[in-house]
Amino acid sequence: MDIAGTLIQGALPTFAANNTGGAGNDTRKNLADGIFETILPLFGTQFNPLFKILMVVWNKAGISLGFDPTIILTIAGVVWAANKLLRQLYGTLYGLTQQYFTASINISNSDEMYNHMMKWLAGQPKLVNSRSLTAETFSRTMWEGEDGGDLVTGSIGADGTGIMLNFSNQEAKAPPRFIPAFGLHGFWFEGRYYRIHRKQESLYDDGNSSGMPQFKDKEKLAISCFGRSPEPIKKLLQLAKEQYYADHHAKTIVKRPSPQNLRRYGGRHSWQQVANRPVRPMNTVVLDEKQKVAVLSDMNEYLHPATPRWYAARGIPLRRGYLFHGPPGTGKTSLSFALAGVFGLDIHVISLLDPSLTEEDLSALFSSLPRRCVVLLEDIDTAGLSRPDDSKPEDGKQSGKKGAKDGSKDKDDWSVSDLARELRKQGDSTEKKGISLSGLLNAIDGVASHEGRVLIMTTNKPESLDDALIRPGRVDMQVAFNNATRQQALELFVRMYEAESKMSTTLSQEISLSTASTIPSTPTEKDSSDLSDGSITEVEVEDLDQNADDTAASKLVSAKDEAERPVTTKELASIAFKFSEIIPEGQIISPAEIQGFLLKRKKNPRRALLEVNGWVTALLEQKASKTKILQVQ
Ligand SMILES: Nc1ncnc2c1ncn2[C@@H]1O[C@H](COP(=O)(O)OP(=O)(O)OP(=O)(O)O)[C@@H](O)[C@H]1O
Repeated sequence: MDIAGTLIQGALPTFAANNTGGAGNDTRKNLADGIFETILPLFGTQFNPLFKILMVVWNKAGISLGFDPTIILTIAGVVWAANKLLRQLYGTLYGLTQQYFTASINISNSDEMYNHMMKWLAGQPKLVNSRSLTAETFSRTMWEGEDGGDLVTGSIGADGTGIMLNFSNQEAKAPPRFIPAFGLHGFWFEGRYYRIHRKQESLYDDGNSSGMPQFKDKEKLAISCFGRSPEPIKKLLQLAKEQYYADHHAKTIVKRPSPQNLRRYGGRHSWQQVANRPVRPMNTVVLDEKQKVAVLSDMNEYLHPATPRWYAARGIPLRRGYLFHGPPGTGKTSLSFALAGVFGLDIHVISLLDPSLTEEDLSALFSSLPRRCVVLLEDIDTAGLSRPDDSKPEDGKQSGKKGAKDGSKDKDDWSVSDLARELRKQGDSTEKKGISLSGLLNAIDGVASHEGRVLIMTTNKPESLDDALIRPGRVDMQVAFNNATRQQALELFVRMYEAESKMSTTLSQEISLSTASTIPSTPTEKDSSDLSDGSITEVEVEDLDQNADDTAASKLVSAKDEAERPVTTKELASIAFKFSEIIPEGQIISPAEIQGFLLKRKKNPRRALLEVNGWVTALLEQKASKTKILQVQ
């Protein structure tokens, strides 16, 4: 008897009995009959005709094939059994390997590390070419792809005239980001095989503060590798983190309080990144040099790694506070950003005017700050003031209107909208109306407050601040900002027009009023020849007639192409000096206003000089008449 016969004999005795007749068509027929007779009773009699047809087909197939079709069945059975066995074996071996011979690290998507890893995976060609991917719309920040890169890739086009830029294409051309889909993926990296398992699970969220219990999806990433040590995975995570922050040395991360529903989770959920912008170079902030140096060295000393021990040994809380005060647009925020850039710190911005901010939130925000950071507390003078209650005027208006309209409206006449308004009013009355002074003080240096941060508070009204808020310990250094002096106007002018290659140097500071005044108003023939030594801007140079009087110079600069002719450094110094002389002494005009004026003429210093007189006159008139409408911009 053949092997198939032996195998089937055990399982189907009737069939075996019929399978003893040797080879040939009869045998195959008997065999098939045997099988069907065995399985027929298992099904109802209604299937008899069907089985009979099958039997005939089976016999015919056997005859035409020239071998017993039962062998196919037998082989299929053997393969199936072997597959089952192997799977079980594989499962057991896999389980054992996982348990004893692989190391793994899990990351939750609520952790920053998840983003680092996803960004890294999205850049891995092997994974990006995997067959199972998730595509994500990926918007770049303003600072990615600058320097005209978008013009090259074609994501920015030109309008019909070819003159104006057109951005309608930018979203269409932005490529999506591909990350591994949910499930198991494997990849080789630096000679080692890693597996990642991206999974999703639903968690029940009781909705504590929102009052809306719901299921929330959470993602997890399990990274594993062969071996008993998780060291390779740790290294991989470190690498992903380093790559994520690779360009951050040139960027300042700006964070603001997260939306209320996220803040309640506390910890790292309290803050969210809102910008990642290029570091503001310190020399772009035009301020008295002594003041700048004083703040920089004070902060540098405070941030020194040895300082915490020094403070602890003397029982002094490790906090440093700065008060930047002065009129609007004088550089308080700019200096804060520049300082954060110098020390490579993230900047956490809080506005006390944020209507969703409660005192509890403020304390929680301060206690969840990272180890070292800059906290910028804007509009500090608003602490203790109630926020405008916008429901009141509306209600007043409404009730006034209503009263006038229908006079004696009693409660029975209330419409649904009246009821909704009343409910909202009641809701509002339970809301916080502002951050009290004590709430602010408690957040800044209460027992639970964070240590190690640099706190910068800004105000336009230093006189209105409470003494308690600015006492030493809370404010350790005050920096006064003022409207622009002539020297500042000159520096702002030079910085606006100096060649980009010079930006990193302190050219604008090198040119002070004293040096500028010694520079002839226009370059001489000798000056022009000096230009070829490379110490001066690279542009083509032409002489200006140094004997020309102001009127002639005005005529000269009013000619369009002449006005757009690039300026040399010396010429720039001369124009800047003339410009600064027109800015009134007495610090009436803010640096922001000067910057605004120059920005509108940003390629044309001569035009700026030509128009500054009219602008200053109009601005002074506007300030005197306290109107907001600008006559000259
Ligand atoms: N001293 C300065 N040096 C360089 N730029 C300045 C200076 N002051 C103001 N600016 C420019 O003016 C704009 C506004 O400046 P900034 O926001 O720093 O002023 P601020 O004092 O913080 O104003 P506010 O009190 O209204 O918040 C910025 O674009 C900045 O570049």
